[in-house]
Amino acid sequence: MPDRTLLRVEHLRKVYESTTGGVEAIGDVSFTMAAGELVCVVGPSGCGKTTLLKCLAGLLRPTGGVVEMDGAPVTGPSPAMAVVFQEYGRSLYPWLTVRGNVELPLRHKKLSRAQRRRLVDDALDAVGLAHAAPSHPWQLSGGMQQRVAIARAVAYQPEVLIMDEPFAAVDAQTRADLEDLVRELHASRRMSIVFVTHDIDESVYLGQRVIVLSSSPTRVQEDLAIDLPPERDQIGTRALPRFTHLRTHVYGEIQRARRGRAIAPRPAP
Ligand SMILES: Nc1ncnc2c1ncn2[C@@H]1O[C@H](COP(=O)(O)OP(=O)(O)OP(=O)(O)O)[C@@H](O)[C@H]1O
Repeated sequence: MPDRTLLRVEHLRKVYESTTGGVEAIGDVSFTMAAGELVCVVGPSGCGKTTLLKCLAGLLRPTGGVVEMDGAPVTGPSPAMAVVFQEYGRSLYPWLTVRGNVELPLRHKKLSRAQRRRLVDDALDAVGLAHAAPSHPWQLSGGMQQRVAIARAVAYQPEVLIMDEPFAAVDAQTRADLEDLVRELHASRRMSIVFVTHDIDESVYLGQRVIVLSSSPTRVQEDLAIDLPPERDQIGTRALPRFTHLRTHVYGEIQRARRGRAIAPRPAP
């Protein structure tokens, strides 16, 4: 039986109004996502990726169209979603310990202290930071701080985890480790993940699908199934001819989008 549709985006449009006129950040974007999928979103700089994520998470009200979670319209910040941003430094509270940071959003849920403790322990364990629970964020490396932000989202048990360029600010080795952590969380917990990235290779390595957005007025230029084996590793997968083929294809699509020749469909690779 096919997985149920978890997220449905239909004819989404977002115009930012300002005193100098409107900026159409999203023109007309539609796609669906099944429960348990890992979908990456790429596109030219400024094409509206962050705006799209904010609309998905209910942090921004669309100008037109709908976002639905499990068949119900998203009209405000939804407890079914957790967001991890690039700026981990600003998303963690320096005066709280790692445990305190991970536990904080759980205080809004009706849980006993023992349940909260179990969820926090489990999430810290999942990201390899059980030993750091009593530390403060400023005592940790950038990569570890981003793991804390991910642990916080995992402990919250969202229906969808939304990630906006979460690894843009860490070094290459840490980034590779965090990519594998995301794949591991997806595989072992069947988490549904929407992952925005600038990095074409990262999108192909991580995703089951890569959605390529056009430049403004933003639409879905391509929705590409990534037919790489589900067991992926940083060396072997990236060395596959199919990986090179897919990343070259996505790169070409983004170049086409940047030149403004979006949308005209091309055959799948
Ligand atoms: N609050 C705002 N008010 C007015 N315009 C905005 C606002 N936020 C974003 N924009 C504009 O909307 C468009 C899309 O911005 P957005 O940040 O969503 O793109 P992006 O694809 O995430 O960018 P990048 O690739 O640089 O991270 C841009 O033209 C941007 O200048």
